[in-house]
Amino acid sequence: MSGSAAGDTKGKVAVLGAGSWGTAFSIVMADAGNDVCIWARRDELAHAIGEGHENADYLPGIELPRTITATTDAEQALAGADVVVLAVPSQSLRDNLPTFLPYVGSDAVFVSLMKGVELGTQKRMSEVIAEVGDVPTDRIAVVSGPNLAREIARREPAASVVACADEAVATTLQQRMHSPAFRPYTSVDVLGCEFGGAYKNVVALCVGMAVGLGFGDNTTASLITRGLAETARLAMRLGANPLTLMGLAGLGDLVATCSSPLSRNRTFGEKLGQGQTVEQIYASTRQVAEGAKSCSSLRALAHEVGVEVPIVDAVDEVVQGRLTTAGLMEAFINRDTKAELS
Ligand SMILES: NC(=O)C1=CN([C@@H]2O[C@H](COP(=O)(O)OP(=O)(O)OC[C@H]3O[C@@H](n4cnc5c(N)ncnc54)[C@H](O)[C@@H]3O)[C@@H](O)[C@H]2O)C=CC1
Ligand SMILES: O=C(CO)COP(=O)(O)O
Repeated sequence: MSGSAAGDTKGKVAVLGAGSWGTAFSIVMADAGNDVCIWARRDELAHAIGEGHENADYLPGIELPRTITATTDAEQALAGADVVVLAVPSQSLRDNLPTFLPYVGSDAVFVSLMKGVELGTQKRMSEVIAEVGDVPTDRIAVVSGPNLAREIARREPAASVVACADEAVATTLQQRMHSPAFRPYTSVDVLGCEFGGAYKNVVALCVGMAVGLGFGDNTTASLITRGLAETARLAMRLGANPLTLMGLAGLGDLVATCSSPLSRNRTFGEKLGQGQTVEQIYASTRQVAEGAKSCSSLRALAHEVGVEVPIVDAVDEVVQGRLTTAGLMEAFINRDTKAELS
């Protein structure tokens, strides 16, 4: 993977997944001086991105840089790419990888943008890439932080974290993605970043439920704070650096997602709080709310390692239809009392 030289093309990046974040992150990479090719599933979307320079399905009204091309052909998207960005829904990654892997260069670095944990295996996305692709960890990075796609696409200033077990790889990627509006920090705590990203989606679902029920800022701040405590408890048990959870990929993303009406997870929760069913919500949107699936995998993982996760437990119960949103709030208040820092 090549680094940067000011003014030069930095190299080719393949972005696999043409949804909101895949497209917004393509803008970041193009603005930073990379040639970007997006892989989309549908011809009409690839054409709209490559020829019309707009992804009206996911980011309507945003004009895309001319250096972004698009295709439905994985071989074409990946030819010559030294950075391979994965931006499909987490639960579809395992099924999608075999389409891509034959065309990935042997030195290319994978960058996961995905914020979910696989159902059934409880694996993080970097673990799925390592397992299915037989890829060493020094070729797998994750990007995670307070990065709502629409704001990034509008080039509103934001920071993020690029994490890789190999710090030199993280630093090279940092140079590849540093753009006028996007400031990446490096980290070697891949696990902490991935947990921060997946967990905040579940907390945002819970906060959305509170908003949908008509509750205000005291309730949401209480849920955000206890959500962060819960995230840190589980992630630290699994080996994360606690400071990662206090950083951009933890607290930063948690605050952005739980506060923003742009968040699909918060919106999903809000609709549940207003009385819609999970089925009605799925039928009303094409976009992914990762927390609605990851609540079950995070719950299973927490139970495997014996960590108490009341918010994840309760959100999963609501999503499975076994608890009402009002019941969730009641359960939250009526849990056994304890010390805050226990
Ligand atoms: N949208 C955002 O603001 C951010 C999203 N993320 C994460 O990025 C990942 C991708 O999310 P978005 O781009 O936002 O989702 P999206 O819902 O906007 O788009 C998902 C994309 O994946 C495609 N897709 C759906 N099912 C598929 C399947 N079975 N196989 C292959 N492709 C499929 C869709 O056609 C679409 O192009 C998620 O893990 C999300 O949590 C991370 C940071 C910000
Ligand atoms: O991850 C995100 C912001 O960092 C986007 O959150 P949603 O998937 O809830 O929209």
